[in-house]
Amino acid sequence: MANIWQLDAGNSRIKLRVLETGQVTCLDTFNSEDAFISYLLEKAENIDEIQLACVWSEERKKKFIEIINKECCCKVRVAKVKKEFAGLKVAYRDETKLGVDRWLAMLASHAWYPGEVRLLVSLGTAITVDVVDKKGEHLGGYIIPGFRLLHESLTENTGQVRFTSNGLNDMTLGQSTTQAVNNGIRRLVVSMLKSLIADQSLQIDRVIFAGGDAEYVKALSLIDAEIKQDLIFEGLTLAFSKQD
Ligand SMILES: Nc1ncnc2c1ncn2[C@@H]1O[C@H](COP(=O)(O)OP(=O)(O)O)[C@@H](O)[C@H]1O
Ligand SMILES: CC(C)(COP(=O)(O)O)[C@@H](O)C(=O)NCCC(=O)O
Repeated sequence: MANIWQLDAGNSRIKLRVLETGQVTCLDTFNSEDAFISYLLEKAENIDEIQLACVWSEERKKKFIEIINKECCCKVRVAKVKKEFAGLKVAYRDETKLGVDRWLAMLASHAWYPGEVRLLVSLGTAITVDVVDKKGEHLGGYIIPGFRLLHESLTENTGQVRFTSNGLNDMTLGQSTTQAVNNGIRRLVVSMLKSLIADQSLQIDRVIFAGGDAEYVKALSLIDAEIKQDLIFEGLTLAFSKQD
């Protein structure tokens, strides 16, 4: 069976999962295309297929694929959102506008937990939430800036809000700028998640976290969520087991 490289190209980092004869043999993270390409060059001859989930601009994605094609003669398959696929129906009228990372995560969750209302929370560069109902209908979601962007937006747009990030789990009223910013941002994110979980019109059965800040937010909020960092990779496997 084939040696497959699955890539989740997010706005901060590229995540890699390698499947050899269907078994996961490597998980890695790269901070840039260059770092990934250097790694690829060492291993290129052993790869049969690359499966890509990418939320970059079309131009950046095209360049990345061109480099991969130059360095590696394997097949490159790029995941694309489908309005209805494997029992999952996307809420967006124009499904091409939905992030493929969100779609793949929903696809995996639908295969794992059919018949449950799921709240999927990706805590990456952006924080995305998506709700999928028991029948596989995507009800919609939210996109807000992630922790790093929330901090940066204050630094970049104010003259006096100067602070350092701290990884504490304090959400009490701040008594310094650093506390006010850090505790406020934590409270903002946690409040949004708790309000969704408490929303009686949704009747959420299961909460799933993923992304770079997943562990942090789980510890901070004590929300009963499971962390599934392989959602997008599993989504790729499902998408390409049925899609061309
Ligand atoms: N080692 C790390 N490198 C980069 N970001 C990290 C790291 N650890 C935690 N983070 C947090 O995770 C976020 C990126 O998460 P990630 O899931 O990789 O994002 P994306 O899928 O958008 O590339 C950052 O904004 C930051 O808040
Ligand atoms: C919202 C996102 C930026 C999240 O990406 P990430 O933070 O994981 O890098 C990505 O899913 C995206 O570009 N979505 C397109 C817009 C949409 O989903 O409506």
